Amino acid sequence: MDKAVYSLLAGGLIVSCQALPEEPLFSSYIMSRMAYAAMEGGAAGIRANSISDIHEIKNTVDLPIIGIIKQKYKGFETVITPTITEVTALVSEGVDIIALDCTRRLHPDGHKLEDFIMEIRSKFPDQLFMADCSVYEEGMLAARLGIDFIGTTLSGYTHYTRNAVLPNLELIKRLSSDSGKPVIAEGGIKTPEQLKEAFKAGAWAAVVGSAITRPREITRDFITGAKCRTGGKTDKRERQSDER
Ligand SMILES: CC(=O)N[C@H](C=O)[C@@H](O)[C@H](O)[C@H](O)COP(=O)(O)O
Repeated sequence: MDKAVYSLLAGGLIVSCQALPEEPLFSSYIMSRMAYAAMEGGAAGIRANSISDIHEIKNTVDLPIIGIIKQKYKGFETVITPTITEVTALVSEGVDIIALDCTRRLHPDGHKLEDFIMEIRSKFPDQLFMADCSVYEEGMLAARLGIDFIGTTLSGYTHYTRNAVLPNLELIKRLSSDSGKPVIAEGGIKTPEQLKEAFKAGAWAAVVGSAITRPREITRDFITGAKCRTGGKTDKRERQSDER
């Protein structure tokens, strides 16, 4: 795997271009145009979900990609690249960095996190990995086990971090000073000022998603922030199909 990715991403903004099936922009084509817009705006890299989106994005922009597969398994909370199946699919597609859930929550294949990391490290020794963590201890463990990048992605999203204030600058700061790995600040960065704060806290690079690529959430933030009234919600496409 091309280690030039380190110099391409260091100090840069990585734009997360993701839309799940239940989101209005769910479309690999739209995500590829989001990535193109991000590239034109100066993004250093792209974070993307699913083989289909990643494939389309790779055909559109030539930027390092952090790839994930969000996959739910019944009865388990871990969703981001939770098993060897998703890791293998991402390796086959080819992404610069694979991000995966490195929280202490149980992984669906029954593996403890330590075993899962050891398995992927030995199966794919040249692949770069990013640990999506929610607390300091998870980041430190992932670093010790040889994960290449430590991310704060899941702070606020595990049951034991529900009350975290995002972006979690304290977590970014502690992991940056103690883990010995490049820390990627991710989660809840909404403004350029917060991005600046994340870098000041020691982040090596940072991911911004919703504030750039989720217009539904951006619209809501404007309306809530300004306390203005909301408009009517008629989905014309639904009305048209009803009329047919
Ligand atoms: C928790 C989770 O599933 N996070 C996902 C991780 O890939 C994405 O939905 C986020 O958009 C991404 O982490 C960037 O964060 P934010 O959108 O807050 O800038």
